[in-house]
Amino acid sequence: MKQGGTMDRKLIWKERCNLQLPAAFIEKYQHLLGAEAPAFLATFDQPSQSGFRTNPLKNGQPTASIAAASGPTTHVKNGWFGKVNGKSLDHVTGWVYSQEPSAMTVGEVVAPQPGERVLDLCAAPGGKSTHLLAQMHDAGLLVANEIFSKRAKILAENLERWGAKNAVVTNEAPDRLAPHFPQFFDRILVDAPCSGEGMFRKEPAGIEYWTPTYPAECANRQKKILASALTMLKPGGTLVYSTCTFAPEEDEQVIAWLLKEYPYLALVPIEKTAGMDDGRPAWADGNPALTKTCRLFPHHFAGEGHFIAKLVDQRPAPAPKPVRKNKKRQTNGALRLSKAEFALVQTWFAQVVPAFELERLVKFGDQVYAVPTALPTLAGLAVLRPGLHLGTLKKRRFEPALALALALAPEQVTKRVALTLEQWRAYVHGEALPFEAPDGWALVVCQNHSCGWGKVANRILKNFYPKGLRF
Ligand SMILES: C[S@@+](CC[C@H](N)C(=O)[O-])C[C@H]1O[C@@H](n2cnc3c(N)ncnc32)[C@H](O)[C@@H]1O
Repeated sequence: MKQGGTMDRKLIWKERCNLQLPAAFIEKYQHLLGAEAPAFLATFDQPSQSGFRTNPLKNGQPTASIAAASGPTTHVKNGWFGKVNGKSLDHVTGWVYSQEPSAMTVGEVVAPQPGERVLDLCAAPGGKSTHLLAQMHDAGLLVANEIFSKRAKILAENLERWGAKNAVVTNEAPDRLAPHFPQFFDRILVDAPCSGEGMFRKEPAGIEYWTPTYPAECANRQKKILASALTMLKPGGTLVYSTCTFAPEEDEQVIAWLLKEYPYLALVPIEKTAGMDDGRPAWADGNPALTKTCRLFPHHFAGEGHFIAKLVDQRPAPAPKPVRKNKKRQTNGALRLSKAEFALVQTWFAQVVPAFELERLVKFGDQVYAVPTALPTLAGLAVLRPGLHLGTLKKRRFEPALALALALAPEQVTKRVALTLEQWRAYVHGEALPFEAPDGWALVVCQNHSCGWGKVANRILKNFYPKGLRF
């Protein structure tokens, strides 16, 4: 399909606005919503909402994206209505993350604090993970897990762009992850795989999977995921469950089940802003506490369909355990660097990023990472990212990673080269650029955005932007 032509835009509009909803779906919501049903069903003929969040972990505001936005969201601090260009400087350097306005509400409800241990159990592609990390000021530990390896890779890339330092990406089924983190996390988000009814406008392909029994099948899977999640929650901890479906089987009914199966859990009221609905007890077992959950309906709220519940584990929190100095734990199943390897890394940092604290370094093959303090051993788990990727050990030299560049503010780096937007486009395309600068490694910067690494030699900036990401 051609990009941007009038014909093509009309086509997309038609596809979006003439969604063929299954008759059983329409009947179900006519029955559940009664007088509200026409307004609800009419939203499927309206365009979906787009939004993005800005990244408070970066060293400035993404002014170009904000200038193109249609306005700020009132329910999320760094949220905006509008679309982000996936090839823009703001997006490629992680100064913004595309996320529709309802999905942003989930991170606000989780509200993690700096220093906490947080698990995002169904995390790809990373919308909620990036939001959680921003709220934590990237301090503490975020474990972002995804069951499918391709999606886990995208999650790792998105966290890398976001500039994450204290985020770990694992690629496990929840029941395989659980034994590694018994009663470990202060907060857990289960943004569950669901029937996706709330996303039909945005992703109409999802309609094809829908059958009248599909929500109940999804609910069975959601209950299994929640059972694993709860073994990882600290007594006193907080669990947030969210879906992007309207189906009561996957929303209120799953929460009613949780409250019966785990009597030590209690619902926490979600603070609602204009357009947010209470959960509907009558769609489950009638428990009035279910009004504390939150429903986002597109006929009331400027966003796609979502459901959110926040629960607290009411058992007394255990006394904090003293941190034990245990060398084995610190290495997290990876190898420690030899003295010679550490010296290589140290020499490079002393020259280029002198204030960087070189602590808890490990290597996976020839790749060097700085792992978060609070991380227990990851031995036996599929790990895509055990922490901040610092770079690669080469023969007698160290080569810095893109992730490191994206986690640094320009002023932290001794040598920088400032590119124009046009030069940046050539850089991300993989070109070497003529450049008047002292020889050696330099952080590539454009409009104060850290973009990657280059090495100047004989007035040429050699390009170290990863080949697989060039465009
Ligand atoms: C709603 S999406 C998560 C979106 C993500 N939290 C975000 O904000 O970008 C649900 C995720 O659950 C994953 N998933 C599918 N089946 C699963 C299962 N049985 N256990 C755990 N996760 C599963 C999907 O691959 C998907 O990435």
